[in-house]
Amino acid sequence: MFIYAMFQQYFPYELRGHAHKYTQKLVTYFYPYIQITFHELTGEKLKRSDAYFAIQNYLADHTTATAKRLKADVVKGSKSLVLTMDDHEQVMEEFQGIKIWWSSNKNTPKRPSFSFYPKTEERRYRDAITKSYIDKVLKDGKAIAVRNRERKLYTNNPSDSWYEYQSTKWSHVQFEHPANFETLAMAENEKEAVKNDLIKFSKGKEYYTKIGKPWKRGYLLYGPPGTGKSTMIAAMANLLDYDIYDLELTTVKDNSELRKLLIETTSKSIIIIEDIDCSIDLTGQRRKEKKKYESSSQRKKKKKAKKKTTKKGESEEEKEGEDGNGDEEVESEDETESSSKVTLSGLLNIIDGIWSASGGERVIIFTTNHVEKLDEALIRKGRMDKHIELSYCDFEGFKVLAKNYLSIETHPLFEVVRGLLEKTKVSPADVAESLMQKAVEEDADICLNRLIRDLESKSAKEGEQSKEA
Ligand SMILES: Nc1ncnc2c1ncn2[C@@H]1O[C@H](COP(=O)(O)OP(=O)(O)OP(=O)(O)O)[C@@H](O)[C@H]1O
Repeated sequence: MFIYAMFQQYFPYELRGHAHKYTQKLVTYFYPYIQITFHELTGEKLKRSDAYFAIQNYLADHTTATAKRLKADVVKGSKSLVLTMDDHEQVMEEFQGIKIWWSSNKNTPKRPSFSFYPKTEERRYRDAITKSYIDKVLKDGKAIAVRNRERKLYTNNPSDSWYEYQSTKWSHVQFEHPANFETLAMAENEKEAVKNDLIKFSKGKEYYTKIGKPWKRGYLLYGPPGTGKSTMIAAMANLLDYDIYDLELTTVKDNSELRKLLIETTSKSIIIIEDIDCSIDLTGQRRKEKKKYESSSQRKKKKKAKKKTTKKGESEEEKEGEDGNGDEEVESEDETESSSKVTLSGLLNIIDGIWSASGGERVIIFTTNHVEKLDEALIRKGRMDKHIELSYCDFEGFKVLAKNYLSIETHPLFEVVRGLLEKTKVSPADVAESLMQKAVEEDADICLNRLIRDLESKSAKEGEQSKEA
């Protein structure tokens, strides 16, 4: 790949109107130009390097023909979004008064690269291309790649179906969830705060480098079922243009498998562990509860089985009883109970360790319906940077849903709904279900009346329950 930089002063723009043959002749023999190779431009020899792909994206975006083929390639299902320029295909543009002419040739052109330009002047132009111009091209090229790429939703496969010779740890489908922050029923100021936090994070590469911290951010989304935790994650992925890795911890056998899975995740991704409290026996508290309810015969049986295994297991078990509630305890306890379990400390070490080393931007999200069950070590600030509560539907949330589902912003029945929402705990999912048009002839009146009926019956039930209590 070559880039020819021609100087505006000597090669007026109008000349481009001339026949191609003639122009080429002029360029070659009479006009000062410099020829820069890919290596000089990017400092890289490897053709299929990141810089190479960024340049290809940039050029693809600048030629309709290439862009068309790029599209065709994507439609055909090719994995690569990048298409190399054809031999002799050219892209021209102007940068700081320098006419730049990209061309792709398999072989180095036979004609020599020479210029009649004074050496110092030539250096100045060459510097403009190899510094400012290429920086812009690489930056734009990377942004174009992000814009064009097909986003993916990954789920982890059980390790029995992993094969060494190919990447089979994750399966993916195209991620096409339509959720966005505008259609999310949540207090406006909270939505803005989450959006700003995400945007600040995604633009924070230099900041994270400066403060010496890995470029990652952890969110804990908590709230009752149907309050929009999954919807918010989809909205986050759409806002950032990230892939999603939906990590099902219950199928991960141990910490080492978890490590292998997480190492394969790519940059610009959101890793989700949903219902963290149910996915795995993570908290010291819960484990103690479990022990309390074990019958004495069950405990004896377990002890016998452990004695048969190793001496090490036995001593760990004894230590367990004396110890406090720290991470260490959690791991050793898990390991003695079963050697094929992901532990809390394992999970935390991987989050802190691997990602710190891998450099790319990553968001990790835990969701739970029971925040009170989670271990302090998991949710402390620094690990989970932001805790976001998604709650029952209030009037503000209802208005968003009414706009989404019925395309209305006001209605005489809104005040009735407001009154009912103030005394009833109902999830946005339930409100959405009542508001959804079930038949073509259903209008806003019908749907709002159905919601009112549903809210009244829910409120009556809650009243009865509290009387009984
Ligand atoms: N806050 C919300 N804004 C808009 N729609 C919502 C909201 N909450 C729920 N919904 C609607 O309800 C459906 C279910 O919500 P969602 O799966 O996001 O809830 P969740 O909190 O993740 O539930 P769970 O804890 O059961 O997984 C969504 O598909 C969406 O249509």
